[in-house]
Amino acid sequence: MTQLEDFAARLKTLTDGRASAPRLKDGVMSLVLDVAGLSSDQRDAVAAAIREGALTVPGVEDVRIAMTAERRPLKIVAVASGKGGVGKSTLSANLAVALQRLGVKVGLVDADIYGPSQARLMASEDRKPQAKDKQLIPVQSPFGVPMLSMGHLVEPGKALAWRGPMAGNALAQLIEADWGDAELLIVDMPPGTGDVQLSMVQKHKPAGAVIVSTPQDLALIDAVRAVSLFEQTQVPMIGLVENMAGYACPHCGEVSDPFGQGGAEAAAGEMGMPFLGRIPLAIDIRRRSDAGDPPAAGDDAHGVAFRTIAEKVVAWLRGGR
Ligand SMILES: Nc1ncnc2c1ncn2[C@@H]1O[C@H](COP(=O)(O)OP(=O)(O)OP(=O)(O)O)[C@@H](O)[C@H]1O
Repeated sequence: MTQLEDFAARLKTLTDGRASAPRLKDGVMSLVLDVAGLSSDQRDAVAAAIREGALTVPGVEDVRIAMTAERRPLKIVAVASGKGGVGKSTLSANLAVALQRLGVKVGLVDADIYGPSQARLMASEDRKPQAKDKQLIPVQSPFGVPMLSMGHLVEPGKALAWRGPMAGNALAQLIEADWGDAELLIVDMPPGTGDVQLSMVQKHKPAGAVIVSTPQDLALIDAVRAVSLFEQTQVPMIGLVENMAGYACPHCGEVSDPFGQGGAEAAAGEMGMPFLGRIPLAIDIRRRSDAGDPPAAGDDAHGVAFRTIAEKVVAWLRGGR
């Protein structure tokens, strides 16, 4: 066996079968490395190991590694609402955590440029994203969900003066970050249905959208507006979530319904979209969200409510879309 053949055999173990047979010409060893699903650190480590090994083969003066990735495209699920304050960020964070617990490789983007809250919700306020080759590397949250938020990049309130294009560029940087082996991105959209939302949807083409609404009629009218933004841009609807549905008594757990029950479910039916579930208005949800302890990380009634919604999202995504 020549030393080149010996190295080719070692390459298999070194790269877990990801490298093509090496070729040696004029002192240059060249090979193709499949890096699909590897994080940038893993990629660099494998390439460094190949280089080190290759340079021990007599006659090799230089090594060229062409990296290819037959990547599964990263699917985006946009979480949107027609207006602010209905719990879109709370749902996005908990949906991401619940999906991660269901085994989905999921990342979270806080696209709410003007009022980012995900860093607090996901207990990652103290982390700063790094950049490599002008691409951002997401921060890790304590819940196994990599994430990026404007809250990680600028001081609170700084982005407020940004105009549309600047906000749109910042958002694109978050979405086009190095998400490693993530297969799904939950994007917590900015509230409302303006230009930033429209250009995000046109540029990044979400696989589907989840609309959040509260039970009040007014909020539902806003939800209809959010639905039409996605319809205009041919983004399919995954479904509607009713948040703050009924009030869960912190003492006895009984749920009362000051705004009546079933309004959002009926509205979803009228709009021809699935109803994904309801999350009660509960002090515990607000308290834990503020404390960076998303209920979806646990298995109590609220955790189960978020998991049920996440299961429906997974079923929708696996339905071939
Ligand atoms: N089901 C719930 N029970 C109790 N409090 C909730 C619930 N959902 C959200 N909240 C609280 O309501 C407030 C608004 O929620 P959140 O920030 O998620 O809304 P939003 O729609 O993302 O708002 P914005 O668009 O303005 O960022 C927060 O204080 C949050 O903790």
